Amino acid sequence: MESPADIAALATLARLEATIAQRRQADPSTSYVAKLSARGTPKIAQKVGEEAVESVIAAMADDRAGLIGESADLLFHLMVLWADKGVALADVCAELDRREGTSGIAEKASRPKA
Ligand SMILES: N=c1c2ncn([C@@H]3O[C@H](COP(=O)(O)OP(=O)(O)OP(=O)(O)O)[C@@H](O)[C@H]3O)c2ncn1[C@@H]1O[C@H](COP(=O)(O)O)[C@@H](O)[C@H]1O
Repeated sequence: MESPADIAALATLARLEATIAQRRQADPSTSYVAKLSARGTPKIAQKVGEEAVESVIAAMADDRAGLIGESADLLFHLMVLWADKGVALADVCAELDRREGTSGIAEKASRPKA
């Protein structure tokens, strides 16, 4: 059973997804989403990589506030990348649901040997 905080967090992601979809069509001179989207998949993907590295650096520095800020940047840019590639938040949640209850250790052990 999800807590009210869990429901609010999911609603935040759903609202951001809708905002990104809407802002992709906006004027790139007034919208970062539109400007970044117009630069194409390689630039969006580069930003995701940069924000992931910045998140790791903040974690390794024990910088909790930095980790929260960089994680927000990472999630935002990842969601811009999903929009660019036609992936929905629900698609990613469905994949997480599919994995629920399967230990990562057991899953890895069940992979066919190369
Ligand atoms: N959550 C965010 C968000 N997080 C970070 N950013 C922007 O992401 C950018 C990242 O900064 P960087 O210095 O890394 O990027 P940069 O200098 O443009 O990149 P480079 O070309 O130098 O690589 C900054 O401009 C941040 O303001 C965001 N921009 C927008 N949103 C959300 O998207 C909505 C729509 O935004 P617009 O499309 O700008 O209206 C906003 O209302 C917010 O809800």
